[in-house]
Amino acid sequence: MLETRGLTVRFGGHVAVNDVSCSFAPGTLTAIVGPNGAGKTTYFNLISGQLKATAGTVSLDGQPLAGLSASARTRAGLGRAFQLTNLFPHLTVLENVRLAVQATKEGAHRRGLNLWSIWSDHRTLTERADRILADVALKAKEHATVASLPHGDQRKLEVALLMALEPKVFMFDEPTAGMNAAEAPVILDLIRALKKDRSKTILLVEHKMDVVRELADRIIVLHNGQLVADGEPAKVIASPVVQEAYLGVAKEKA
Ligand SMILES: Nc1ncnc2c1ncn2[C@@H]1O[C@H](COP(=O)(O)OP(=O)(O)OP(=O)(O)O)[C@@H](O)[C@H]1O
Repeated sequence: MLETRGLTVRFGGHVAVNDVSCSFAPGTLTAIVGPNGAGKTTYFNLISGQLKATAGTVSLDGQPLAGLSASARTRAGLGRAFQLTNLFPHLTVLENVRLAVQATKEGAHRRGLNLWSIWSDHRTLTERADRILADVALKAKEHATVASLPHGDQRKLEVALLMALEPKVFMFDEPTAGMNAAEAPVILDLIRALKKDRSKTILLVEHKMDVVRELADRIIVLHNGQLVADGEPAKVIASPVVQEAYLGVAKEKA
């Protein structure tokens, strides 16, 4: 279980995330919605460790994450898809995924120079990387360098790296942003496939309400940094606070 308690960050006089307490259970995809500037990405940054909180706590399965760097939080099981920053542009697609798979395997080097073990490790890594590339529909491009890929394929590769790390929590911040109509469904299919694994917690910041409606088991709404609604999607979308604050329905019309 991922939990934030009283999570708060101030930038000067502005409270971008204000006292947000929320728990995210495995087997649930929670969409985080709210108007521009509501604090969604900042909330993600506080959870993943890109930003230090002014107050409050983040914990995963009871382990406090407060003192941990972003990379230590990744090792603890928080997986965040980052836009392109984790990719090695001059390596091939397969090499990128193999490195990510390798990063999750502990201590292969400690077994010493055992050629059989090195060879079988290599084979296992390649097989796992192959499976992931098939899942994200990039197998045909495995020998292309990342720098030569179109934007949509680079975004798919980010998800592949995230899958390779086998996190407990998947965090997606507008995963289809900048993708064309042909590319977006591949990413959405991947998220659908991830949802089938009931041991995973998935957080999704998303502006597209059709995507939210289809994928979310639960919606939380941030507005001016505060958690203003939380619950089952149909109810949250229909609630007056969302109709007014997020969907821009005028009070007199509602
Ligand atoms: N590093 C920072 N320094 C100062 N202000 C910041 C910083 N990061 C975010 N903010 C401010 O905090 C508020 C929340 O921003 P945030 O990007 O989290 O909103 P958002 O809900 O993700 O918006 P969008 O939907 O447009 O991406 C905004 O007013 C933003 O200008």
